[in-house]
Amino acid sequence: MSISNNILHHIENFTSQRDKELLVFSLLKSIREILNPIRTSILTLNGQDEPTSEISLSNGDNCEYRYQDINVSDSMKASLDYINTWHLDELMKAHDEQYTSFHVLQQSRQQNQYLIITLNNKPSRSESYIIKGMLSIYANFSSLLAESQTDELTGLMNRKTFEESIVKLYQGAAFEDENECTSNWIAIIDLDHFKAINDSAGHLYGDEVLIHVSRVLQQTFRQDDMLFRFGGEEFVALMRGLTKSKCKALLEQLLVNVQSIVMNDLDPITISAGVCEFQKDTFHVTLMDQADQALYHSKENGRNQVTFYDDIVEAGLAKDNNVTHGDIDLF
Ligand SMILES: Nc1nc2c(ncn2[C@@H]2O[C@H](COP(=O)(O)OP(=O)(O)OP(=O)(O)O)[C@@H](O)[C@H]2O)c(=O)[nH]1
Repeated sequence: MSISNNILHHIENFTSQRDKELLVFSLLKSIREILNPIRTSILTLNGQDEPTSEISLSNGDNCEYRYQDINVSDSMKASLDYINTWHLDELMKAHDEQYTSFHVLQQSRQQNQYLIITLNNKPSRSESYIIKGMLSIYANFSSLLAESQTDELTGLMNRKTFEESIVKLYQGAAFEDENECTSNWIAIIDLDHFKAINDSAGHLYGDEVLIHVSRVLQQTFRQDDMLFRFGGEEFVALMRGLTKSKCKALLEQLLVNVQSIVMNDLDPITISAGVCEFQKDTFHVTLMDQADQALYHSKENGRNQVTFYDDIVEAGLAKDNNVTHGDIDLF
């Protein structure tokens, strides 16, 4: 294939992706085909410069996703610090007859993301030029994709993205529990008496409340918890690798943080939550129904509280809801 056809092929591949992870995979794969690197990865650091994820591609087509125990060597850290100090877009380092190039993919107060490519040979000028072009296309396309996945009012991920994400959790390793003592959790979080807020203060003021609550959700949950606006005043959180008591503590902290939102002339805002454990062998519609039953319990018992589905099962208050994969069409 000629170079121009090859590039067109990569661009075609990028722009056919409708999923952020597949877009990242497509970028890593394109780079591998163009540069034949030893290793290529995308490293994400949170606002405190702690690594939160690493997606890497070495041999074969298997992408490795890491959310814990991510190794950032001192020399890598020094290179990233140098990039940030001098506001560079990229940096090339030679070491032990290898070349490592660092490229900034995203920089914000909440997170920094870098593409890191390790090569045996220094890339030629034309190869560097092609990679630069690829990264521009990637950046443009990923911001378009992010827009389509985001709820306009709150900036959280939207319901469509929730549906895509939860289906993916069944297929991929991204939500695989690495520790026997911890689990993954789904929480439905719903504002209490929100209709009364709308009725008394107006719909625009209600929107303002939704924006404040979304901010508190983002501040309270951990960097790699996934947050969605599910519908009007309903949010969903997907949490990875927590014991039940830690999950409970996180949600109880959320109750406190939401109550401390100050809005003129409004009584303290409260939320109710229902939580269930994510289990790969249980259909997601069943899981959502479990979380919903737990939420209903929170609402019926005075609101401003968190209920776990397994607790209402133990108390004999849950309905049997086991929907099988054959009963409902997958979106
Ligand atoms: N301002 C605003 N209101 C919305 C939006 N989406 C849904 N709502 C309103 O949210 C309210 C939800 O009311 P209900 O389902 O009765 O729930 P609630 O009043 O919170 O009562 P409980 O959930 O039982 O505590 C309705 O008044 C909707 O019109 C939105 O985007 N903005």
